[in-house]
Amino acid sequence: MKNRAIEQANAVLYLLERAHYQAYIVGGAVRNLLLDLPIHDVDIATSAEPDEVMSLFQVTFPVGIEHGTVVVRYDHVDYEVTTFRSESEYKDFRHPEQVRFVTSLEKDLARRDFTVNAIAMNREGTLIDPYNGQADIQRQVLRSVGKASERFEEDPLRILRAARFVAQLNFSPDVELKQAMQAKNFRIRKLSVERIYQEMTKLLAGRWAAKGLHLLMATGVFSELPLLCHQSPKQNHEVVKIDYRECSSDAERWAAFLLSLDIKDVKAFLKAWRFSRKNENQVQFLIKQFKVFTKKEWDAYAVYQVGIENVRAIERLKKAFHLRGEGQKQCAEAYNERLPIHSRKELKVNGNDLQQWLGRKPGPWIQEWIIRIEAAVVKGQLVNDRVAIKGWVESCHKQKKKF
Ligand SMILES: Nc1ccn([C@@H]2O[C@H](COP(=O)(O)OP(=O)(O)OP(=O)(O)O)[C@@H](O)[C@H]2O)c(=O)n1
Repeated sequence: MKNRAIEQANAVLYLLERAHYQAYIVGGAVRNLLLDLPIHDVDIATSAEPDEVMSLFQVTFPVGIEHGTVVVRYDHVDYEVTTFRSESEYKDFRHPEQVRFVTSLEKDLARRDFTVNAIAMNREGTLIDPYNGQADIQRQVLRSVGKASERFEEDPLRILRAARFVAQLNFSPDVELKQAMQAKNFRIRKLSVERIYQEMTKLLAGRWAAKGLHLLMATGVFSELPLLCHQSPKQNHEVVKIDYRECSSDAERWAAFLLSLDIKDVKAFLKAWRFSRKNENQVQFLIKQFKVFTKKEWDAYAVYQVGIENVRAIERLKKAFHLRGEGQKQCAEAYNERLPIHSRKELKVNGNDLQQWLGRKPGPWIQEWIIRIEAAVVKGQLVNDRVAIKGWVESCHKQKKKF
């Protein structure tokens, strides 16, 4: 199995081994390699302790040294290198309270969440798989390492991670895992909103998002999510009907999610879930425009005002809701192509011109005139040409024309 990211990481394993430490590639990289999925980052587990790792490599960052993790930058790539550890208690469910370094890889693998994430690979490509993760990959089954309820007690984020892996990998949870999700669903109240948001964002981006959401509902986890406990089960069920694959950004997926739940106070939801200001604005904008343009058709001015990128996003959202066909999108694209201007900056006149022509002092009236001119140009009632616009402005002014 040749893979460039793994080959590059093997150079780091080699340097650790040369210094007489054990070193393995672990976690998501091995899982994705076996599933033939893209590898984003490679995590390494080693018998070397953090200070030993730091002395071996030139560029290191002690990002999680208290948990035994050092980021090693090697050949322009960053690796999380973590000392073999076993942990039991998770303080505030964010980080393990008692990190104990251990000498064996097997003990390190025993602390991991799911069997598919508990496979290690050495530099020769030999897999160390004490929990039969490969067999679970074959069967497409998500199973915990050891007792699921204990794994969830240690870190309730794993409850959401389970649904996220179902959404990303199209796996099914085994009976014990599903039962433990149900039994421990209330534990997710202890998680920080930021962690929940991150995990749910990954879930919604999964190819089988609806399957992951379905699992959250079937196990009662969904209504434990922040601000979702008062939703009616019928309304909740709408979220699984959405085809999130039609969406092409996190903002679109979140907009689809919130629209399907018919959340009344979207702003309060976005604030409580700690969306960044940028994402908050984008999601709110999409929700607002989606509601308008499922009732109204596109015209040139609407396309101009919303912007073609957002028009496309709204049309994707409509598809996610199984609404209307390609027609509306094609109309909007045609309007966009014919638009005489695509932004106010392209107008051939500005505020100074208006002041001169009308002999007036600056004030809010300038903005009002610019909007009128812009609308007339976009709607094709006026040519974007200084002389034409001047004539139009003067004649409107003379007639004291109200707009
Ligand atoms: N709550 C958690 C988080 C992580 N892990 C272990 O740490 C590894 C790395 O975690 P992380 O990078 O968060 O996730 P990945 O499984 O690598 O998946 P992805 O990178 O796709 O998020 C996991 O594979 C798993 O073995 C765990 O046991 N419990």
